[in-house]
Amino acid sequence: MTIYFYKVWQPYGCFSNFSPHPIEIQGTYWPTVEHYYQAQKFVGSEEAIIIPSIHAAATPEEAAALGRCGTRKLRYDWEMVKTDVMRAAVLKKFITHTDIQEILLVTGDEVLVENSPTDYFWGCGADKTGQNHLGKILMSVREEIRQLVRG
Ligand SMILES: Nc1c(N[C@@H]2O[C@H](COP(=O)(O)O)[C@@H](O)[C@H]2O)[nH]c(=O)[nH]c1=O
Repeated sequence: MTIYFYKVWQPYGCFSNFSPHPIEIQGTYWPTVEHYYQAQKFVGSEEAIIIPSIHAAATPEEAAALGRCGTRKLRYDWEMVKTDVMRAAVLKKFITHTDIQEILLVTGDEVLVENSPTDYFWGCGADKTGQNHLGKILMSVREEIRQLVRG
């Protein structure tokens, strides 16, 4: 049966990028995957000055609001790299935190879907026709960790 997730406080909330699981990437600790992902939008761009504020945001919602601010110019290659950026962060999250790694592995081969009513790229959108890239990343991370665990 397909597993739907979205908000942190709902079932499988640990699959949300807003869940409170810090990750370390290239020597920097980020409070959530969402903090890291939003900050990467500005790496090398003329708006890079915003990155410390995103890093210091008190909540992932605040980090997302800063990163989504429509007037700021994103790095030129963002559309090309965003899926790889997200995958690296999600992989790091589930390698670092073995309690939620177990929850991910126990889902077996079930299809995972981010049930966002608004996001048709990362989630499935209101009518379930979205591309579900976050769900796809979680399933591919699940497979990669399974291989690692098997050795
Ligand atoms: N989980 C979750 C959301 N979904 C997340 O939003 C991110 C996409 O951001 P952007 O590329 O800026 O549109 C991505 O991490 C996706 O999983 N959005 C929310 O407002 N609240 C939430 O609880």
